[in-house]
This record gives sequence, C-alpha cells and structure tokens, in this order.
Amino acid sequence: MKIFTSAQIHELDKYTIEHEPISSLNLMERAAKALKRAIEEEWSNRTPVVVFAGPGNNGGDALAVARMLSEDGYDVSVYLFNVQNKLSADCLANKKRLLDAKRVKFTEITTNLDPPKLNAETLVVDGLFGSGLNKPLAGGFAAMVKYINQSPAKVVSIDIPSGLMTEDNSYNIHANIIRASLTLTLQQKKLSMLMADNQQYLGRLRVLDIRLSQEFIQNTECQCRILEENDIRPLLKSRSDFAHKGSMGNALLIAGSYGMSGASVLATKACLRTGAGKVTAHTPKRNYEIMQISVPEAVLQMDAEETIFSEPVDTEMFDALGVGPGLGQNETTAIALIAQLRRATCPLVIDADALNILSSHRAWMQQLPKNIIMTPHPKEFDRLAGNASSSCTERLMKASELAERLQAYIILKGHYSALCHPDGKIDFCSTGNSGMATAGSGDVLTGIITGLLARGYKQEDACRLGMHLHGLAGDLAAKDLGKESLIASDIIQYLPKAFLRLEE
Ligand SMILES: NC(=O)C1=CN([C@@H]2O[C@H](COP(=O)(O)OP(=O)(O)OC[C@H]3O[C@@H](n4cnc5c(N)ncnc54)[C@H](OP(=O)(O)O)[C@@H]3O)[C@@H](O)[C@H]2O)[C@@H](O)CC1
Ligand SMILES: [K+]
Repeated sequence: MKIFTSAQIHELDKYTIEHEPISSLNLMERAAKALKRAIEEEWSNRTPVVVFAGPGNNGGDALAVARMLSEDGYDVSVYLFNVQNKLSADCLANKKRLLDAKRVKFTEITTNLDPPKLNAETLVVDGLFGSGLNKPLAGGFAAMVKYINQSPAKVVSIDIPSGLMTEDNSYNIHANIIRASLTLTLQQKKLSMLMADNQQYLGRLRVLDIRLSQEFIQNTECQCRILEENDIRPLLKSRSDFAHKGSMGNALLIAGSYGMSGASVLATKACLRTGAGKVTAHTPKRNYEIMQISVPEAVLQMDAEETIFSEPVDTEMFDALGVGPGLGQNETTAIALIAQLRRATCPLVIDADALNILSSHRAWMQQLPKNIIMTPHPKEFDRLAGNASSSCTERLMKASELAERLQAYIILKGHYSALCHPDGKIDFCSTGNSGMATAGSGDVLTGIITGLLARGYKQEDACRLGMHLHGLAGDLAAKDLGKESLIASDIIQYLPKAFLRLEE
C-alpha cells in the first residue's frame, strides 16, 4: 500500500473526479456510503448519534453520513461549524440535502456553541477536519476537541482524528487532537497513522476502499509504502533441487561477550533457520561450551580473548557478516569493530552494541562502507543520531536522512518497522506485534537478515524479506501462544511456518 502525502491525496481526488469521471459530490456520496456502512456494522440504530462537522470536505462527508444514518432510523443531531461563513462547495451542497431531508436536529455554529451532552451511549461522529488540516487546532475548535475527549462517548473519526496532521505532528498540540475509538480512513493509511506516538488518537483503524483511481495510485511515485504479503512473496528465491550447503550461503556472526552468549545463540539459530548453508559464530573463548551445546549446527570460531571480541577476522570466505548482538562496548572491542567494518569484504548487518559503539565514536561513521545495514531500535537510533527526537516522525525523517548520507539501509525497529533506503524511500513492515517487544527479538532479526544476505539476497530485499519474516514468525507464534509469554526463541521456532506461509 502506497502512502501518499496530503498534497498527493488531493491530486488523487482530483484525478479520480476528472478521469472516472465522477462529480466531486458523487464521490463524496460514495465515501459517505462506505463510512455509513462501516458505522452500521458496529452500532445499531438504537445508538444516539451526534455529528460534528467542519467547514471543508471532511465536514461534507460527515453531513452526508448524518443524512444516511437518519434515513436508516438513527436519531442524529448535527453541529456544523461555520465560524468563517465559508463552507466548501460539497459541504454546502450536503448541508442543503440534509436540511431538505428534514430528519435530523441541525445546529449551525457561527460564534459560540453551548455543547450538547455526550453520555456513554452516544456515538460521536468526528468530521471536523481531515486531510485539509493545515495548522494545529486552537480556540473554539480546541475547546470542542477537549470537550469530546473528556466525555464518555465513543468517537468514530472520519478519515483521520480531527487535529491530527496527515504527516508530521512533531509540533502539534497533543491535547487538541481527537481520541477516536475507531478511525475510518479513506482509501489509504496516512503517514501519521504509522507512528507509535499517534496510536493513542486512532483507536482501531480501518481503511475503506472508495475506489479512487487505481491508475493514478499505480503510476504515482511516493516516498513511503507499506509492504504487504503480495509485495514480499515475489522476493522469495526458490531453492534449487541441486542445492548443497556450499551453495546456500556462508554466514558469519560476531556476537556475544561473556555473559551475553544468549544473543549469539539467538542470532546464530535464526540465521540457520533462514536457510543459510553454513553459519559460523565468532565468540569469546568462554562461550565455547554454551555455543556448542545450544547451536550444534554452527561452526565456532574462537576469539583470542576469553570474554570479549578483540580482533577483526578475515571475511573473504563469507558471503555475509552480522555483528553486534551482545557484543559489549569494551574499548578493545570498539577498536576491533571499526577495523572489522573497514576490512569487511562481504555485505554487512550491524546491530545492538555495534551501533552503540558507533554512537560513542560518531566520527567513525564516515568510515563505514556503503550499503551497510543497520537495525537500531528507537533508543539506539537516538544515540546514533546524537540526540533524542521530539516525535516518531522526526526520528523517522532523521533516519531517512542518515541512510541517504551514509548510503546505508536503516531499519528503525518498532510497530511498523521502517526500512530507510539510501535513495530516501521508506518501506514499512506490516507484520509483527507487541508480543515481540522482548529481549533477544532484535538479535533474531540480525540473524535472519545476515542469513538472507548470505543466501544472495540483495541488501534491500534481505531487509524487506527479513523484516517481514521476523514479524510474520512473531504473528504466527502469537496466534498459537499469545503475546504475553512470547520470547525471542519462539520467533525462531516459527520461522519455518513463516516461510511456509510465504511459499503457499
Ligand atoms: N481523499 C479523497 O479523495 C476524498 C476525500 N474526502 C474528504 O475530504 C477531506 C479533505 O477535505 P478538505 O481538503 O476540504 O479539508 P478539511 O480537512 O475538510 O479541512 C479544510 C478546511 O479546514 C480549514 N482549516 C484547516 N486547518 C484549520 C485549523 N487548524 N483551524 C481551523 N480551520 C482549519 C480550512 O480553512 P483554510 O485554511 O483553507 O482557510 C478549510 O476550510 C478528507 O479528509 C475526506 O474526509 C471525501 O469527501 C471524498 C474523497
Ligand atoms: K475527522
């Protein structure tokens, strides 16, 4: 699914009207029908409905929905905000239709509003502002939003919770944004809906297909998209019947200091489960027995040191290198790491402590080879960027800039993990769940991506497929085991099922 900006959404709207062709009023009618249907699926006509409509087309949608619900027997009260005495043409047309139908209690607000009582049985339809919002809400609108948020009523937002910007909310006023129970967004998710810090406003999110021009959608370039199963399936390479372990990729993982061997175990197992032919784990001497016993399928390469990674190793014989999980941040390790990254001859994934080391030696970042893959979680990224971001959107934009500057692939982990490409594009992952917020989950991702690189996937495909498989394995595990008890090893256990699902 492509994610368009509000300007592109406007273009899409215009293009559909001109090329389908359809009048803008009929397109609004189509959107309203879809909205009405979705509302009626959840609330019966015994639910009292209060509709708040703004002056633009979001308000127009709301007025049309009000009319349709009243035709279906709902008791509807409508409040139309027209403080500037300026309604959009389609909003005005729907106001007339609504008044002609004579079924609803209608109030037009031109100055102040004495707000209606909203109790727990009431359903509020929020059609104040949609994708045309161009500044944070203030004054009477802000007061209205606060009043709705403080009421016990359920709120369904049309297109987007009013007050929430389609893209960047870094400088928004958070108290002045509607907190919906259900958001019915039209055609596509919007960028702000993918950010963790905006989930509190959305409630449940449903996307309604209002049949906007597929031609425009397919032919229009955009910076961001959500990767779905259909985008991922074609990436999967088939295994040759003549495969042998030498032809299925030779991966190296440098992970696990003394006391953190688990990180190495998880990354190594995940790498093997991703189908790499051979996996070598480089590890300090004291982890020898743990590794041998926990992952008998791996080859061990022992560091000269007892407890830490201390010396770079030759990577010529390897097809991919993953480095960082549980590595520790000892200064000797730091020096070995940068030497390792500079001399690596194969594709690279760096994670966890390898990223933390780079954060405390930021000048080294200039020396990183191109096309490196980094997999920070938000805290790791903030350290890497040098300061915390005020919002998830700001962090995402910084990650995208860093990926361009370093010509690297950066996977910002989280709900909707985001892959920032060196060319500025961003892919969001559609799999994964909150059960995966557990220690070791990131080590598993590093192992998976290293395995895919070793198998010959290009960096961008290894990242896309790797994020998807990781999330899918987590989703399949959560389906059987629930989210509460999910641990990183479960994700590895469900990798085979995740592959099977993609091969179906
Ligand atoms: N996608 C599609 O194809 C379809 C989209 N449709 C619907 O259209 C919606 C978008 O409609 P829209 O463009 O008219 O914008 P909308 O959000 O109603 O607001 C514009 C008004 O708000 C005002 N305003 C802005 N910020 C403000 C502020 N902070 N405080 C106060 N006022 C503020 C602004 O005033 P201005 O700044 O221009 O003076 C203008 O008057 C979209 O969300 C969806 O519901 C469907 O009908 C059909 C298909
Ligand atoms: K809205």
